[in-house]
Amino acid sequence: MGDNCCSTQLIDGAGVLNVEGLEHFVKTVRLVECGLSYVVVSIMGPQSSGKSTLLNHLFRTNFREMDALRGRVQTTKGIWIAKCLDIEPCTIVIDLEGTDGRERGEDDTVFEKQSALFALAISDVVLVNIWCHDIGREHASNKPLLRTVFQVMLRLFSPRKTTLLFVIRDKTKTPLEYLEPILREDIQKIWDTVSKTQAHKSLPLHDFFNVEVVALPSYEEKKEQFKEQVAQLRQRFFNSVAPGGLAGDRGGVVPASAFSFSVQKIWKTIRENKDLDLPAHKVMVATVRCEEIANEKLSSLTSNKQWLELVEAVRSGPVPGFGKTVSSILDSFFEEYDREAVFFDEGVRTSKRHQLESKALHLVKPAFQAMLGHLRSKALASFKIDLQQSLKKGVGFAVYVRNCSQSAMLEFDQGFKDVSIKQADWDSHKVREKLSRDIEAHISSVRDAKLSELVADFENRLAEALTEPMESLFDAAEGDTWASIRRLYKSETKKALLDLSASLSEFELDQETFNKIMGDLKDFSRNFVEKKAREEAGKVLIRMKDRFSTIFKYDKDSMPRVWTGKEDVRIITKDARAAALNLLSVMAAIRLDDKTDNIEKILNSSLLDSQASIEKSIKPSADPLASATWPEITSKNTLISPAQCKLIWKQFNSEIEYAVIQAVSAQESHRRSNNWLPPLWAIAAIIILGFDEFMMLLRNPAYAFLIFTLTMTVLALWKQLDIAGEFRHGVSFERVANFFTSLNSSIFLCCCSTSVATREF
Ligand SMILES: Nc1nc2c(ncn2[C@@H]2O[C@H](COP(=O)(O)OP(=O)(O)OP(=O)(O)O)[C@@H](O)[C@H]2O)c(=O)[nH]1
Repeated sequence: MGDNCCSTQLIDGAGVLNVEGLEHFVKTVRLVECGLSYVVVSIMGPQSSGKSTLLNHLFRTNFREMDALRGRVQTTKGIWIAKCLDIEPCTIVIDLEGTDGRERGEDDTVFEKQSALFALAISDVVLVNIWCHDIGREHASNKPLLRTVFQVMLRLFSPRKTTLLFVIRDKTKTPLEYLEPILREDIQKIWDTVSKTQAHKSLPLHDFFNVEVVALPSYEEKKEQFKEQVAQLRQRFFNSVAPGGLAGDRGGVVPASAFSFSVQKIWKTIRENKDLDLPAHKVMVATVRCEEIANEKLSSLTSNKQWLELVEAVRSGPVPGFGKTVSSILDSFFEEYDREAVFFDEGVRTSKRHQLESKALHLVKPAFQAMLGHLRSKALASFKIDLQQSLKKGVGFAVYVRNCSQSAMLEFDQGFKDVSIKQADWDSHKVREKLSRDIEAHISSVRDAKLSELVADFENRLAEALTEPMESLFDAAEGDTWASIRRLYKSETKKALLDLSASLSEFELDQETFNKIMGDLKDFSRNFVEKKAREEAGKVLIRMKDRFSTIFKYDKDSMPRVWTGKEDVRIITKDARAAALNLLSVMAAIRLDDKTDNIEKILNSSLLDSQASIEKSIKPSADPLASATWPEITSKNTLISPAQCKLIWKQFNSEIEYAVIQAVSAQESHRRSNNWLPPLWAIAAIIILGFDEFMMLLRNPAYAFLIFTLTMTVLALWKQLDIAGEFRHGVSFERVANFFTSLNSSIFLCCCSTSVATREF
């Protein structure tokens, strides 16, 4: 009988729980698979009252029974556990050491109480074995036992409702109908006499127990009847958890998967003599077990092959259908948890599920974020390519940017749908914002590059438009030079600004940026003009010398001057110097602001008029050029300071001096070369010595007429041909040819006139 019941000693005589044996028992009888569908039945009663015999017959277990021949000695030590055979639902039987045993003695009642409490805490049905002849007796052996049961029951804080099935052994001829009221009266009396706390005082017995009574004939004397009635009693254990069944009223059942843990904890608490709060214990068991299940599921997820492959794939790039795959993996683990934790306290189960979900999602999150990262990079790359291609199409920067941004964000959003995990409420707003910022940064860098390119182009065009006209204006620097430069600067700047404004429209810039770019171009234009003026001011000495040379060496018709002595070198020099000084005054300051100044006057009065004063020996007043700035001209607008002007003027004068000296010498030498008459003393000698020859000519009219005619002819030729003038300009082949042509015609005319004169004479 009962080899498969897996009878195991659960707690030994010393009160030590056999954890290994219990684990083995639970595993062998596959208790975990039962969920809540199992019943625990225990038996109490005096020692050697046939408890093991009853259990073995009732449940087909194989607990050790006393050998009848050895007498009534204790056979069951400690607490034993076994599984009933062929009873559904799964029924676990606990056989307790008999009470009131001689072996333990009076002092050892502690173990009795502890085992009684243990049986009440874990059992749905408690069989109480009593001898029939003890019913109604004042000193019956079952009374201390019942007192113990009730006392320990009151120690249970919010106990579960337990069925107490009194099994009357060795029933007599007295029918059960008579015995049962007496027994119930005995039970009530004991219940009433048990000292209770204030909280339990008014509670009736049936709040704690369902009391059932059954009577069996003596096993030793009426074995067959005993077996027959035990078989009938066995029937009551089928479907015992169904409503109306023996354990139909039970509450606070611990799921079978936590049975082992629960038993260990209960026994530990009892041994430590602490209060046993069963609802709290149930919650504690649920907490521990649900946590164990959740941890087990999490650990399985961590090492799940499909998940690990997915993580690896995500590391190398985007994985299509990521969200669905992860959701399905998580679902499978969460479902497993639900299946295993279904019988535990709902509050605990739900809370632990949330914890499991949270941990699982925490595990999954890095992969999810990596996927978002891939999505972001992909959308950004697409945006960059799209924008680059769009910009090649032509004008319309802002429109292209808008379209490309929208399409990139749409791509990201669609990608996010594929990545999102059903069990998580994660949104993408942070990564989306980052993408948006990245796109903005790229737009900004492309726009800046484009704008720089555009502005540089306008600056180059403006510089080109200003350079040559300015150089030409400074070349011919006159009183109205700055007025012309101002006109040029304003017109070119206005034109450039208009064109730039039209070109900027495609960027749809905000007003501030637009104003800044326009302002920058305006500043560039002004700075360029100022820079150019400064550059040209550096060449002022050369220009002054050129200006001086132009006036000094060329006449009004731009013909080179020949210094014959008739020219007034002083006036020409003065004019040329005045013109050079005028150029210096033009180049001395930047005059873009349309303001008048006295630079020309100061320079003239200081440099030209002071020269005249020195020449006229007038003592000059304080030097207005001994300064670093011009009156009413800012240092920014000063190109050549007064002191610099003075120095330049000095250098200029020293450099033109040579040209003036050369001109004066040229006049001197010209004068000398044109003076062909002999000296006065020679003329006087000629007159005195040639007086006789002169008188002879006067006395002879023919000679006188001949000499007169020849003299007239030579004079006529001299005048006609302007021989003196011709030689003044130098000698050339062309001139010599012209000269002889003129000479021929003159000689012919002279011959004609001479012959006419001779004929008339
Ligand atoms: N009179 C009588 N004796 C019985 C009955 N059932 C069993 N016995 C005998 O009682 C003795 C003790 O039986 P067990 O079944 O070992 O009793 P127990 O209560 O399990 O004993 P412990 O576990 O030691 O407390 C045996 O010799 C049985 O034959 C019964 O119904 N009536």
